[in-house]
Amino acid sequence: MNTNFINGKWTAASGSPFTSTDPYNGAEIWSGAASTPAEVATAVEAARAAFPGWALLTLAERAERLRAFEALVVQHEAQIAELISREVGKPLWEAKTEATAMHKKIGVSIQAMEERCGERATPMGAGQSVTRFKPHGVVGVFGPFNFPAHLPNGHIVPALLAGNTVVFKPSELTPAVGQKAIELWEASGLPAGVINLVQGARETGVALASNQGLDGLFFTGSSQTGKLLHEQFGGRPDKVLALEMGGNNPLVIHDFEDVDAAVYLTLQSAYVTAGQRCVCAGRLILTESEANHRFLEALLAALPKIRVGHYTEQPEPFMGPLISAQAAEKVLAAQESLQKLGGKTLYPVERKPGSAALLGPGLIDMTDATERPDDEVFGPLLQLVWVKDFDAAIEEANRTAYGLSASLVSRQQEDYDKFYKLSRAGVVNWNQPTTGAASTAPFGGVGMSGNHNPSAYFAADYCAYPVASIEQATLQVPAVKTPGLE
Ligand SMILES: NC(=O)C1=CN([C@@H]2O[C@H](COP(=O)(O)OP(=O)(O)OC[C@H]3O[C@@H](n4cnc5c(N)ncnc54)[C@H](O)[C@@H]3O)[C@@H](O)[C@H]2O)C=CC1
Ligand SMILES: O=C(O)CCC(=O)N[C@@H](CCC(=O)O)C(=O)O
Repeated sequence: MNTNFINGKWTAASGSPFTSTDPYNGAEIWSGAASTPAEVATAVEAARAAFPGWALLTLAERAERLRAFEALVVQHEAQIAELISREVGKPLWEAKTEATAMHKKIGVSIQAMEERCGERATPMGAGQSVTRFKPHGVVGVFGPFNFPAHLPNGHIVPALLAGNTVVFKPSELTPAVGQKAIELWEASGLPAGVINLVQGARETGVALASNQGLDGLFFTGSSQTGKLLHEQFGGRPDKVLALEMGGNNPLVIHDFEDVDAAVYLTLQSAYVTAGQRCVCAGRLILTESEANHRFLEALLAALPKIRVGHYTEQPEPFMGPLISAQAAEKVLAAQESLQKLGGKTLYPVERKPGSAALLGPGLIDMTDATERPDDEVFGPLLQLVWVKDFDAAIEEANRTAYGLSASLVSRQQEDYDKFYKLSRAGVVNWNQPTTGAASTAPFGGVGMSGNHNPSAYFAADYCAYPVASIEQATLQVPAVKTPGLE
């Protein structure tokens, strides 16, 4: 099977063979081979050759070509959603929202590019000072497995719009969704070399990230990999690096009227996508109150009712399997090590019948544990901490090296004002889940969650750089000359 897309042509990759499978039942979804370092280099060269032609187009001309892609995504929305469900395991209702986000990204990115990177001119002497934005050149895009369509697309669309050319490497766990996206780009009629696809795992990633022909790298994935890339890009001020990484996100429940609403928000924060979102709440912080003890009872009553299963089941599940049986094993191992630290299991994460990758939701009380490790557990395990008051809740929320999302449940505006100001995170919400960020806002984190280059609406900022020009159509001697030059 031809799985490299380089310079507008599908060619065979000659690295190690690999496959992707339905995480629930192991059915094969995609089979191909990893791109070799030489093939990665050819892809970067193709992107370089295509760059001048693409960069010379106007923003409106590039936008028109992206609109053709948008129309194709709309046309294939149901097919894309089903492929996401098959390859990632997420329920169809959720995969549909991802496919929708993919085509909505076009309009939002055009608006963001116009607004954040629009041309500005001010008179200056006989001429004018003008600010415009230019593309970096050739950029690499790495995607994560959990949003294999929407999140790489969140780098690719603004990058192309700004005039960059792209080499994309999807997660090795989701090559089929990556390939589908590229097939649609091909069908949209993009010029050859403007977007290129290479497939593979770490080795292909290393080859792409270390290719000296790249002007930038836009990465969404784990903090471990992001940190490696940051080290690799150290001492390279000539290259732009945007890192969207993991989180260990706090949800603080302080004060509410409707206990069911507080429970619903918690389920959406901690367990959506089986806990495999960078913005999922990993920590539930409860201030001491009678209401919060009632909330906990209601939460514990809700957990057994969460439906888990294969995406084809009816009624639809809320949670599908994790991405693999190994990923499920890691969550169970994390639960066991938290128990060894003194965590009290209130509701255990357990394997469910039907699939080794299928887990139910879990809740563990870490209040009296000897240690609370600051690790991202990428699965449906929520860690509870009781604190004495609201100030202690904020302190506990900030007890992390990550800084992606944080959410507060409270009726009081002044609580939120304080929480907002003191929370160290790139997404801070009030009476809303930690998940479900808007494409019309910046999306990124601080600390180990990001390198101050947020994506979504602000992706425009890392896709182009501002250029200052002082311009005058005709050359003339100034009306007032500099002393000494009369
Ligand atoms: N902040 C954000 O916007 C988001 C962050 N994430 C984070 O992503 C993680 C889950 O995604 P994964 O796919 O497991 O992440 P990952 O870090 O394992 O992989 C991400 C990408 O990097 C590549 N890669 C891995 N090692 C590499 C290396 N040494 N050099 C170059 N490339 C390499 C992978 O093949 C993949 O394409 C979680 O930690 C999650 O929190 C996920 C979605 C959104
Ligand atoms: O990039 C955007 O357009 C908005 C960000 C977004 O969609 N975030 C999602 C998923 C990210 C993740 O956690 O993997 C969210 O906030 O739920």
